Amino acid sequence: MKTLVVAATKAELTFLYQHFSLQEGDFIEDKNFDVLITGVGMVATAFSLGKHLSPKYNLVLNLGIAGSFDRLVELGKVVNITEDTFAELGAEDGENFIAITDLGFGENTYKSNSTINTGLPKVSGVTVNRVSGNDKNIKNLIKRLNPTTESMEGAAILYACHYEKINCLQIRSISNYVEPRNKDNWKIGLAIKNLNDWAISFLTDMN
Ligand SMILES: O=C(O)c1cccc(C(=O)CC[C@H]2O[C@@H](n3cnc4c(=O)[nH]cnc43)[C@H](O)[C@@H]2O)c1
Repeated sequence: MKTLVVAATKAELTFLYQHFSLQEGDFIEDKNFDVLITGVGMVATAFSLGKHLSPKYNLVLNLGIAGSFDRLVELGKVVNITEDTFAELGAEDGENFIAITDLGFGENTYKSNSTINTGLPKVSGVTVNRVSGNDKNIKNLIKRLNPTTESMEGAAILYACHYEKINCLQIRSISNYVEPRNKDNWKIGLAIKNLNDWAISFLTDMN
């Protein structure tokens, strides 16, 4: 049995590639774990997992950066997102939003089923197609779902693992606050470094 490490971009795993001397490519099979680079967003992630997820894996480790709605979470902090919601799945009804659950078309929230103790704070997140950058939309999201994090892939990975009955961890490092877009405020380098430090130590200890 093996672990599948899943990330949207190779840049988010820069130091992991270096540390384990991984080959180039978007799907790398190594001795103790495989690495899958899916591309950004839910569709790319679902397509890529559809091609590579299989029962030979007993753990999917989703690694990435994320935005935080909570200003008390410092930039660069690594968190364990144990619950994630497809925030846009539903229907607009004037100023209101009807979630897919209320429309009767299934679930929008998926949980991490892993019992592994990561030593990281557990938070809940939302997954979106469009990075939130509008004050009104951000307030509505907080009021409706009270998430800590926002990403563009998380819930899709938990979804696939739920239906394939494979344990899943979603570990992300906070690169920015969810706010009207200002890339100058993002701490991508710090977030990637902290994320990779955690992942290298986790994958080393696991084997
Ligand atoms: O600009 C760069 O140097 C750079 C390097 C590595 C990765 C990126 C990305 O933009 C990765 C996109 C990735 O980030 C997640 N993310 C981060 N913050 C947010 C957010 O506030 N809302 C939604 N998603 C966020 C997302 O999962 C993307 O896959 C850039």
